[in-house]
Amino acid sequence: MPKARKKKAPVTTSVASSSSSPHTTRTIIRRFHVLLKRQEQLKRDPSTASHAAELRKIEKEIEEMGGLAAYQHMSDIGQGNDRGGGSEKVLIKWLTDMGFSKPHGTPNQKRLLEVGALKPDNYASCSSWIDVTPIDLRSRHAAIREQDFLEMGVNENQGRWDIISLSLVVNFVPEPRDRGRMLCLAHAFLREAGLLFLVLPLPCVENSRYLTFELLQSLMTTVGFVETHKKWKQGGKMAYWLYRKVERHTRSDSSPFRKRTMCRQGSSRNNFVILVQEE
Ligand SMILES: C[S@@+](CC[C@H](N)C(=O)[O-])C[C@H]1O[C@@H](n2cnc3c(N)ncnc32)[C@H](O)[C@@H]1O
Repeated sequence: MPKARKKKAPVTTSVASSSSSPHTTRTIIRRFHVLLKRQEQLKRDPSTASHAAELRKIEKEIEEMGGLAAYQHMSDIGQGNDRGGGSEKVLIKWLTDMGFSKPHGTPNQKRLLEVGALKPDNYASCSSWIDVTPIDLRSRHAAIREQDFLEMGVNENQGRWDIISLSLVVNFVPEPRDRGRMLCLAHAFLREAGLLFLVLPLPCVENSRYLTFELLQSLMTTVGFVETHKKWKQGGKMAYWLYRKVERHTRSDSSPFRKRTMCRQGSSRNNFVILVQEE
C-alpha cells in the first residue's frame, strides 16, 4: 500500500510567532509579494491551461502560507522588528512639528484615512486632534473597516479627508497601474492642501530598475503633490514622505509615467514601478 503523504504544514504555523526573526518575516513578506503579483498577472490572462494550472498552484501556496491573515501578522511583527514601532510615529511627529496638535477640540480634529491598518488604535494618543478612520482589505478588528481603498466611491470621498496614510500599502498592490491609481485617488479624496503620508520599503526607490528618488518626486508632481517632508537613511529599510496636495497641472496621458521605462540596470535590482494613467 502506498504510504499516505504527510500534509504540509502552513509555513506560517512554524514561523508566525511574535519571536520570528526579522529575516524570516522579511522572507515571508517578500514571498507573499511575489505570489500576489503573479496571481494578479495570471488572473488577467487565465486563458491557457498552463496559466490556469499555475494560478491554482499559486493560490494553493498563498493558502498554505496562511493567506492575507498571515501576511498581516508578519507585517505586524515586522513593524516592531524593523522600525521600532509603526510608521504612525513618523507621521505624528511631522504633524506635531507642523503645529497640528495644538488647537484642541472637535472642530479642529483632522480627518485621517488610514489605509492598510493592522491595528485600530495607532493614533489613540492623538485622539483630541486626529479623527482616524482605519480601513483594510481584511479587517483584524471590529474598529477597522473592511474596505478596498481602490473601490471607495469618488463622489462620497472627494475632498473629504485632511490626511491619508498609505504606509506600506502601495508596494502591496500587485499591479503598477493600480499603484498609480491609488495615488490619484488619494489626491481626489484629499481636501485642498490635504496631506498624503507615503511609506515604501527603501529598495522600491533605492534599488529599482524603474524608479529613483528623483523619478518618484517627478511622478508625485504629475499626480499633484509637493513634498513637505522626507525621511530615510542609507542602509535603512523604510522611506517616508509627506506630501501636500496641490492643483494638478500635467495631464497624465502625456506624462512619462504611463509606461515602464528602465532607468538603470543591474542584476541585483528589483522591478518596482508605479504607472500613472488616469486623468
Ligand atoms: C504591509 S501591511 C502594512 C500595514 C501598516 N500600514 C504598516 O505600515 O505597517 C499592508 C496592508 O495593506 C492592506 N491593503 C493593501 N491594499 C489595500 C487596499 N487596496 N485597500 C485597503 N487595504 C489594503 C493589506 O491588507 C495589508 O493589511
